[in-house]
Amino acid sequence: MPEGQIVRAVSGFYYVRTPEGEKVQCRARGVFKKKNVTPLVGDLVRFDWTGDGQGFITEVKPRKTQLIRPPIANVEQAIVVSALREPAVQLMVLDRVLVHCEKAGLDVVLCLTKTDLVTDEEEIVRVRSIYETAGYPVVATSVVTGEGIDTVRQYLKGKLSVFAGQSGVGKSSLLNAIHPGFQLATGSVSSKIGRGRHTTRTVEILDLPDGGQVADTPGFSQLTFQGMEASELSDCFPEFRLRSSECRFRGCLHRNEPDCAVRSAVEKGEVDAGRYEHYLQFLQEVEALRRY
Ligand SMILES: Nc1nc2c(ncn2[C@@H]2O[C@H](COP(=O)(O)OP(=O)(O)OP(=O)(O)O)[C@@H](O)[C@H]2O)c(=O)[nH]1
Ligand SMILES: [Zn+2]
Repeated sequence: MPEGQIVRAVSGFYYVRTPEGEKVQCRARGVFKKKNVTPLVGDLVRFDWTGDGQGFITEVKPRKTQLIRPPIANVEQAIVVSALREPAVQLMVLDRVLVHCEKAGLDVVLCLTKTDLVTDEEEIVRVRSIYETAGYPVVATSVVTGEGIDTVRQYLKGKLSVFAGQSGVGKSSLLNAIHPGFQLATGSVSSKIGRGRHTTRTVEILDLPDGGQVADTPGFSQLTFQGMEASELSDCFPEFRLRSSECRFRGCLHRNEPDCAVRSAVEKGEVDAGRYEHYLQFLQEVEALRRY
């Protein structure tokens, strides 16, 4: 039975691309509704031809990952985008996005954009070092000077990625610089609407010329910790995860437990104190959500 990947979904139709590059317009059999499975963009599926470029999806392969908002299956990597200027870096927001990427099980590459607007090189060094120390690859980019664009291109090869980050940080601009063929609208939200950008957003997977794919919609449109456990949260900080087996207590939340390896690393300056502060705030949020 033929197989393929759902690259786009619009009102009950799934566009499935076969390894040979054919695009098949499919519907899903009712059997999925019974099984409570909704096919998602990114899903690898089997289908039956019904002729004339059309078919029926008969099976959805197990997913590697699943994002909820936007709904995409099998994303492997998040390119987390944070501007250095306009808007200024907000480390707490950035850490929040990173936690969500970790929870979804994605590889992360951090892009610090708009370096052309920064005169103080030290700031780039400072932010870069916080996140490299945490264990993330960091790329400084500018679509004006072209800095870092090719490095991001290399990271995108051979994977399905989403771009994540606040509005205006330069996600669409970066994608256009990576592959000018995308021609994504950039600029303020109002000017995007003004230019008649399609208002009903559909998720679509775009192919990169060098291999690799990106979803044309920003990942993680909601950043609450609803449904998260405290222990899960601490595991979403890779530098804590690495050290937690050295804590005296299993399940240590690295708050006031004695002999906590994470706290001791913060004191020694091996774990960034700012990230740790954000963790404590997120932990309070998680606990408050659990209480109600
Ligand atoms: N100077 C400078 N401006 C940039 C750079 N990248 C993006 N911009 C500008 O920043 C603004 C926002 O860029 P977008 O690419 O639309 O940002 P976005 O993250 O896609 O925004 P949303 O679609 O709202 O999520 C635009 O006016 C861009 O021209 C850069 O590297 N340097
Ligand atoms: Zn601990």
